[in-house]
Amino acid sequence: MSFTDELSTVADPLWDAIEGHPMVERLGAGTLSTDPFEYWVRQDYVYLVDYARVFAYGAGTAPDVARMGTFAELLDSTINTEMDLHRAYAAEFGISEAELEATEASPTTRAYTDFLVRTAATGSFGDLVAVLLPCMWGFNETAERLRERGKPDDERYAEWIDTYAGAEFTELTTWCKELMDDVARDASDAERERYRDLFYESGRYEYRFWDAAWRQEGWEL
Ligand SMILES: Cc1ncc(CN)c(N)n1
Repeated sequence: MSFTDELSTVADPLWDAIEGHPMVERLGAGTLSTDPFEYWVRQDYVYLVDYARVFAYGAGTAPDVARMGTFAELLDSTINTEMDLHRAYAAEFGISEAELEATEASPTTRAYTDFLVRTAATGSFGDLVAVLLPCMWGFNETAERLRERGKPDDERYAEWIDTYAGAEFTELTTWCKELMDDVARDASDAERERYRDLFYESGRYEYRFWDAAWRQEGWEL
């Protein structure tokens, strides 16, 4: 059994919880109101800036040139392709790129991105892959599950599903799973245990990120 097969026992309850969250349920059904979605677009943009930094760390610490190259491509595609989707959504809401970038990170966004960047900066290459994997696997799995239910009429939400269940994002998820398996193959039991813990922590933040958007979480003070 591969390491990512083993991780499925940790991952599946997370993906089930995300699929059943009211924000995700409504996005899939096309009944999500604009406010939580606009909040999600803003916060996810801020998230993606730091997510791209994790790829930069990955390019810096990758053990071989091929993987350095892939991390560099991922940095480029996050900033120039994935974030284009958010810029297009924002334009529909009348929000400029500068306003998007100036969005204050919510407590959950701040905690999640700090966790990702801290792990990337201070952990091993395997630790970095372990915290990155739920970001790709979770979105891909969620979008695939929503697509199976049938595409929503609302164009914005249909596009979200098409992007994250699409061939490009699915390939990326497969690549990241294979990378995790490669890294885990040469790891000690203690390292694999740590990868599992880091994966779970990152996955829990994935759930919280949806929940924060649903609650439109802000700072009290
Ligand atoms: C919170 C979150 N997690 C993952 C992804 C997919 N890159 C995202 N856009 N946002």
